[in-house]
Amino acid sequence: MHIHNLSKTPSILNTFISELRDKVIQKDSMRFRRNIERIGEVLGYELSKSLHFENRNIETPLGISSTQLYKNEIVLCSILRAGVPLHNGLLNYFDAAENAFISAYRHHKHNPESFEIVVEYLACPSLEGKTLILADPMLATGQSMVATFEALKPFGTAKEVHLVSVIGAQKGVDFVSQSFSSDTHLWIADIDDTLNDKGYIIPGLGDAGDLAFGNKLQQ
Ligand SMILES: O=P(O)(O)OC[C@H]1O[C@H](OP(=O)(O)OP(=O)(O)O)[C@H](O)[C@@H]1O
Ligand SMILES: O=c1cc[nH]c(=O)[nH]1
Ligand SMILES: [Mg+2]
Repeated sequence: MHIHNLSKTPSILNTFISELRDKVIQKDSMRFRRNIERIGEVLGYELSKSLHFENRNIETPLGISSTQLYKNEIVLCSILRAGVPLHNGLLNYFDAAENAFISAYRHHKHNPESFEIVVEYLACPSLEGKTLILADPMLATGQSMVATFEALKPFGTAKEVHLVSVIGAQKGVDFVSQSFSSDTHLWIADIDDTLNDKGYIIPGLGDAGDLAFGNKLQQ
């Protein structure tokens, strides 16, 4: 897997990430969602450099401008709920993309430490020969990414796969590296060292879905 950890090069992205992490600033849910969206825009811009380009002539009112435009057919898929603001950020840039949504949540069957990933809702166009961008802001154990990719398989084989995430735990990054093919790209804003026994990223930022959209009752 090609891992692009954008925090390795300090940039304005660090400002957005630190606001997501900051326990006071993150309480402003509108700013929290907007920061995830802004990070989606930055990650989308970086990802765009790896797309395939072709020469195109654009007619201006005064002449012809020759340029290179990407030719990939993009399907943007995000994992509900926390994926929604990241999806919006990516879609701001890849505005011609087709869209897919999939739900994945942790179901704690026996105790808070053990869970399985339940995939329920899935709406997806054909993926055959297309460029799939699979987005989820948190890559903790990596199980949601792997389970959703598995659930997308009946929709066709994408030619290229890009995973987009905001904060990952090293363990989850290692898990997706082993589970996806070696030509998959991971675009991630930062990677933390630790995962606690409840599967939360440490230091991380807390629960991204709750911070973006409010607490939910456990079912
Ligand atoms: O890498 P994993 O260990 O699978 O964990 C990551 C998942 O956990 C979070 O979702 P959550 O279950 O909290 O659902 P939510 O988006 O509805 O809050 C997050 O948005 C990812 O989907
Ligand atoms: O740290 C984590 C792990 C999973 N999901 C989150 O929202 N945060
Ligand atoms: Mg959550």
